Amino acid sequence: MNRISERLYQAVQPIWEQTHRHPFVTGLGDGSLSPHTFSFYMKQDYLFLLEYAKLFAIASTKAVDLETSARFAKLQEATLNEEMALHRAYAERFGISAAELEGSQPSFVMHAYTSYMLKVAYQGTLAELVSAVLPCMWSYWEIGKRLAKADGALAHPLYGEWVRTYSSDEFGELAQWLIDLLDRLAADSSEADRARLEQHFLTTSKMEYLFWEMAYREELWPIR
Ligand SMILES: Cc1ncc(C[n+]2csc(CCO)c2C)c(N)n1
Repeated sequence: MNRISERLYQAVQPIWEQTHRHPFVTGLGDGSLSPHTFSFYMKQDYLFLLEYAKLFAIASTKAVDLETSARFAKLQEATLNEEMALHRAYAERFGISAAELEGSQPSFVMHAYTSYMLKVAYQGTLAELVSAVLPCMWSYWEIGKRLAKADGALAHPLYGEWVRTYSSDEFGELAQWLIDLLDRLAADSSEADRARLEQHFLTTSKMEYLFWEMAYREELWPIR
């Protein structure tokens, strides 16, 4: 099969390499990241996940077969009740309540990134939706695997859990399922359709980078 994922992976390498070198990401690995900056990230990520979960719901309605539709429905449930619970537990350690998390002021980048994905989800095909949401999963898996190799990263008292979550086999299987799904959905696509999928993938890979940058700078909006 002609795997579009291989083409997408090649296309985003320059962006993903910059992401691996970003001080927020390297700081998670070597423990040098400030806890205040991490808690800023957690608050924005909580808002991000609330929107991201909606993408799974839309994907579930766009899927044709039972297995795919059910898997997306389950993912929505798991994001809201498991992944976000992990954030709530993390936040508690920083003295941030669940209400404070949900009431955080959305940053420009969080807003722009989720709005872009939601637009693609509402207007595009299921393949377009998956191509837009995939960098979120795939790049986290790549980051998790790389950080897991750094000395002491997995055992770090504050950031170890983050590294363990995203380098886990369980998370890898989820990312791989989404990669394989996109390959199947795009198997018979025209070049014009493939180019559109690549454009979404590139755009949200850049948004992922900008999300790290926003968190690192603790920047809500670039203008007041
Ligand atoms: C900015 C940002 N990008 C990616 C992820 C990772 N992520 C988002 S949803 C999801 C799976 C849901 O169960 C995963 C792994 C994140 N947390 N925050």
